[in-house]
Amino acid sequence: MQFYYAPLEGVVGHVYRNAHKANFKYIDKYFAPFIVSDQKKGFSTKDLDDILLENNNGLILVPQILSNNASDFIHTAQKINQMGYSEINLNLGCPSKKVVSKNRGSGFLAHKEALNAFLDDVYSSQIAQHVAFSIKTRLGKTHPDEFYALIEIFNRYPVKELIIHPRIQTDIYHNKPNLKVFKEALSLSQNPLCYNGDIFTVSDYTTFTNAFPEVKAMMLGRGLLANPDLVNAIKTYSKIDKSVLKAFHDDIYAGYRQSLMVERNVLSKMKEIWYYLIQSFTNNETYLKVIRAAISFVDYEAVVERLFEEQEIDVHSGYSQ
Ligand SMILES: Cc1cc2nc3c(=O)[nH]c(=O)nc-3n(C[C@H](O)[C@H](O)[C@H](O)COP(=O)(O)O)c2cc1C
Repeated sequence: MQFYYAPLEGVVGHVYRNAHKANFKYIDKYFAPFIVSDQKKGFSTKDLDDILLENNNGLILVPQILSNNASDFIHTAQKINQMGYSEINLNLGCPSKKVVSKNRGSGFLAHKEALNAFLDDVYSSQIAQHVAFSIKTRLGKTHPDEFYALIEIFNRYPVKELIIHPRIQTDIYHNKPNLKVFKEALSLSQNPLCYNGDIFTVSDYTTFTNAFPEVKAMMLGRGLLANPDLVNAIKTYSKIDKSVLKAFHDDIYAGYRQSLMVERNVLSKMKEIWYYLIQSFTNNETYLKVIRAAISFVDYEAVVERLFEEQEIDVHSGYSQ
């Protein structure tokens, strides 16, 4: 199985990725959060910083573009290619209202003719000779049956990999991934498939691979945020080492202190990470409240020290909603 770290906008930027790569093994590829293609505005400094090769110390990174405009997409893809990337992912999965209302992300799935024309332009453009395009998609916007028309469209193009999160836009992250339609996708797709969705524990992984032994690639998001060593646990049944988790935390914290500097901004980033990471610890509830209430580095460091000293890794940990 190939394991990919999912794109997680606002949480997993280059500081987090580098810390992850330095402390944990077995991620075959990291996907960067989406960049909105816009020829006029170009890249924001934040977007550019996140994918600069020198900010991603030797890890394999796939930048992602959010777009419904082929000419903007091609322009952005050219710039990303010039930065040294030869694989780019198209985001057809984002369910957020702001994105969907502009017919982007999973909103684009409802406009099948336009989507086909977009892919036609992209795959027949000059840049497609230099860059392999993969696609991250949901099953549809309002009904999972939309997928049958979508897969016919995707099959017309040499998609490097079709990453399927088998929910529809209106699910956001509610309900369960639709494994019935995913199973059909496996026989219908002419392109390689990757599965994404709700693999939070070793047991989730085992159940999934027993049902789908033919799947060769899997993308993990929230499961890795809660247990950054999840892939090692899957491969070797080992429990995360508390000292390694501490080193990982310290790397992220030092990275944000260096890049963001302003106390409030650094703490807000760390609080976002703890929303998930706290689930690796026993008796974690009171600590999360104190972490969230921290308004200075001193308060923050004190509670984190206490957490690592007083609590153990929860062997049953895994992301839970
Ligand atoms: C906070 C957050 C940010 C996300 N940002 C992106 C993004 O930038 N691009 C994208 O394709 N998906 C994004 N996703 C979706 C994830 O990549 C992934 O598809 C989703 O979390 C389901 O996988 P999981 O069940 O393993 O978490 C985001 C999800 C979350 C929770």
